[in-house]
Amino acid sequence: MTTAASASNGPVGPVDSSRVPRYAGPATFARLPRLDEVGGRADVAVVGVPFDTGVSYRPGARFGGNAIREASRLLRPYNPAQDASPFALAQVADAGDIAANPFNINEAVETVEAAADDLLAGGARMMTLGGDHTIALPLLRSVAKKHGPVALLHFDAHLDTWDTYFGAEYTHGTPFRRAVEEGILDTSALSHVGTRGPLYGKKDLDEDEKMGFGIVTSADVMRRGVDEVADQLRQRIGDRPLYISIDIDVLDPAHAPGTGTPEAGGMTSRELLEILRGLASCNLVSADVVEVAPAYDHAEITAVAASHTAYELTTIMSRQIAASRQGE
Ligand SMILES: N=C(N)NCCCC(=O)O
Ligand SMILES: [Zn+2]
Ligand SMILES: [Zn+2]
Repeated sequence: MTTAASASNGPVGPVDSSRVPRYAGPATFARLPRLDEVGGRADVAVVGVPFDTGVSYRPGARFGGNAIREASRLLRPYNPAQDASPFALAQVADAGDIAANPFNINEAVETVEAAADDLLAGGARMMTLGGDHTIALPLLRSVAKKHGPVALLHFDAHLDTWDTYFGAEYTHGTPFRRAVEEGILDTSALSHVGTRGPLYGKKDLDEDEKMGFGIVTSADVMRRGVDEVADQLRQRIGDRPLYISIDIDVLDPAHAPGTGTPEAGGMTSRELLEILRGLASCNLVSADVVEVAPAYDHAEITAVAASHTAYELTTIMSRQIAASRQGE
């Protein structure tokens, strides 16, 4: 089996789909090389976290990362929306999965943090494929160790700033409250995008606002339009180091049925991708796409949307890496 096609001196890119059918061979993200095939060094490491012990409703996001990898076989190397070939600008590689204990959330959270520390220490930015949203907490911890408190854009139907579920502190509904408590977020630049749906009470919103979050609801996106929303978010973030966390349930269930806690009235995949492209100038240090649960998916609708989402995020990171190299 032909593996990654190598360009002399440049990054090792994806398997060439004009020579090896794109449905053949192992499913790394975008058919990119594995991290060990590029000497263990990457500018952007795509990593899976097959973990879903933190969910409050339907399980299955532990299979999300591999579903996204499968759907990503169809991605092509040039991204016209950002006028960039992300896999030629920087070394992007698939770092495989973090093996988190499914029977012990606290241990799993520690494992994810330690694995993220290793990848970031090697100089990579992380593009993480979840997994449920619990994993954003250890990923943010690790990123904050490197960059200090980071700006956060959180695309989600839900706030995920609740306190506990059944007394548990680490769940998929609570990562961002923990992160604020731990001082790892820059509370002058926090925003939820795509929020909607029923809450437990008005105090959910009051507490969320006190933590420093701004909210752009999915109805706001519809009314204001993607350009205005992206402009507003860009202004709020400025040049701070930015982490983007994308719960795929930010999309309407018509665009992402394969998820654990679906809510009606969500964004389209086109809106999500366009807002991300509008953030291309931000200093994106790492990102995640979480909550893809393929058992509830149809025709890979959700996994395709998630693979394109990760592709836009990867493109932003690759462009910035190339630009900062030029500036050196
Ligand atoms: N992070 C996600 N997807 N969902 C959080 C929902 C928490 C709840 O069931 O109230
Ligand atoms: Zn959600
Ligand atoms: Zn979430």
